[in-house]
Amino acid sequence: MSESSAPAGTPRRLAVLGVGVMGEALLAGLLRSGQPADHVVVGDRYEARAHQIVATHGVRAASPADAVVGADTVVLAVKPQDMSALLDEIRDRLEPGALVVSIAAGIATAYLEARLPEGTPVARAMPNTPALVDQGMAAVSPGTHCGADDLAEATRLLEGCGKVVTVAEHHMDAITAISGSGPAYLFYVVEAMIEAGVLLGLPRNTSTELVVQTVVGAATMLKETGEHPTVLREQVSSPGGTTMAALRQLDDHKVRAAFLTAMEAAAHRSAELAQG
Ligand SMILES: NC(=O)C1=CN([C@@H]2O[C@H](COP(=O)(O)OP(=O)(O)OC[C@H]3O[C@@H](n4cnc5c(N)ncnc54)[C@H](O)[C@@H]3O)[C@@H](O)[C@H]2O)C=CC1
Ligand SMILES: O=C(O)[C@@H]1CCC=N1
Repeated sequence: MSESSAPAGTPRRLAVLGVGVMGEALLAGLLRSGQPADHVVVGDRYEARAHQIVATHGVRAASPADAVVGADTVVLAVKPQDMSALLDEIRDRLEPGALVVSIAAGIATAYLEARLPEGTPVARAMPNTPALVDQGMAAVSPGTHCGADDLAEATRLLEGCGKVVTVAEHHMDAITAISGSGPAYLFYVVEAMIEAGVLLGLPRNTSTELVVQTVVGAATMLKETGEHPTVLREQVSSPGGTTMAALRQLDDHKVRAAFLTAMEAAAHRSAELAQG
């Protein structure tokens, strides 16, 4: 357990630095799962944003350098490009042994450890935006000084809004490409299907309703039946029918290959972000 940890049973004091889309999603999930608002301080470069978060969630706001004072756990939720400046701001103000959890794409635990006091427990996490509706999928990797209790705390943070897996850090670029960026690919497919409905003459709102419920239904089948997607796809594909006519076009247009190339590009970009 970190030196700065609260005694057992006492809520941990938390600082969330960078309260944009993901910082707020994690914060909201934690509050919903019982983290007391009076044990949370947020810090954001844009004061107006910090004040908006205070008004919405009832937490306190401070500059990042002040927010980390007294914090047992510090969540870093700024863009990778802003990480170096943020670490400079907080390095000398962190409590000894405070756990630092970064959710920034591409930023390795070694990068964080090199810029924080020697021995700081660090965890790297990759959540995704469905955390906003408690359906997040996150992965977490411990750094060099992150003990079992620290990892359990990082996991607790992320479990507030969805599922969490622990992974070796060398998988993080792939995970960023799959589940981190994944919701965007699915929204892109949904957009394309809605457009197709409009092309076929459906009113836009009808097309949207049909596509959204079809995606929800298909996702629920995947989760609840536990069947492989190939089996579920085959159930829809009647011999000589409409579905096969469409799937043949997707194969002819190399859509499967495009998905593989796209996710390779995302993983490469995650690795590039590590270079700064
Ligand atoms: N949006 C997504 O789907 C996901 C994002 N991430 C990661 O989460 C991190 C944040 O992403 P978003 O929330 O989408 O970005 P965002 O742009 O919505 O939020 C970032 C926030 O950080 C603040 N900020 C910038 N520099 C700061 C500093 N020095 N001190 C304090 N606050 C500062 C900005 O004012 C902004 O409010 C990124 O590193 C990204 O890689 C991870 C998983 C999914
Ligand atoms: O696009 C990005 O870089 C971030 C990381 C994963 C999802 N959004």
